Amino acid sequence: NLTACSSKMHPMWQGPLAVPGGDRQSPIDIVVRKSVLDTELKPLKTTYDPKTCQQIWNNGYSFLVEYDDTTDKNTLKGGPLQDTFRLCQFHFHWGETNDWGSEHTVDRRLFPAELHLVHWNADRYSLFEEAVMEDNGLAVIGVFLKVGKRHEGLQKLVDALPTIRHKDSVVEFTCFDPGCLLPANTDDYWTYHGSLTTPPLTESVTWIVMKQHIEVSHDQLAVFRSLLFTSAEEEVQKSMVNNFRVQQPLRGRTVRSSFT
Ligand SMILES: NS(=O)(=O)c1ccc(NC(=O)NCCCCO)cc1
Ligand SMILES: [Zn+2]
Repeated sequence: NLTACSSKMHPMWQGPLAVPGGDRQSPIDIVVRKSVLDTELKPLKTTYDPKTCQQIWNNGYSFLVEYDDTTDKNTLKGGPLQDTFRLCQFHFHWGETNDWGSEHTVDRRLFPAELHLVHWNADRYSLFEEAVMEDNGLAVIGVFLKVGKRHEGLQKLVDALPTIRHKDSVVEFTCFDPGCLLPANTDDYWTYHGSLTTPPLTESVTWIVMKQHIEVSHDQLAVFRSLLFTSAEEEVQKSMVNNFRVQQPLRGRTVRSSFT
């Protein structure tokens, strides 16, 4: 496996190299031996209702599965969080080969892809758009993907991808339980304060990165790569691959772990 220094990045993903005043940017390399055990960290509590799944769409960066976040049907509590957060969407980042694709790394180890479950603080704000600007506005669960056995729960999502190949295509997508994408063990995680990894790169995210990965098949991941960055009208079609941001400086931040 290549280390995280591989320069094969889609240029747009470098984003602005330095966000003005950005000292808590994401993603980062998680140096395991430098993470600090925090015994106050609680187990994560997730409650998701598959019936609140609404649509899946290609936003030109990734594909998003969006949920109705107007009620407290899909919540994330516990872990490092003081408040109740609501799931608004999940999406992935991946590479053009299985050698790289994740945004976070663990001791420089790259994974072929990474899942992000995006939640906003519904105790303090009334909309995602408000929360995205605030220090403790968002909580994103990161889950690494490894290539191995087929993920049965993922297949329904994989089967929908060819219908949203181009940027801005949307299809109705219902009855999907995002909980099926979490690893068996959600008690072991790293957590740190960071940012969105795509514009607006706002520093409003409590990151919760799972230690245990999930497995998907080579073929399932290949379907991710059949998506396009470009809209149907554009003459030159570009494969949606390498949609990850380069690692950002830690700037003195501490990564806490919920386990030894
Ligand atoms: N990769 S990441 O850090 O998890 C991430 C998550 C959300 C966003 N932005 C986002 O969801 N914007 C959507 C705004 C409309 C809300 O419905 C950007 C990056
Ligand atoms: Zn993401």
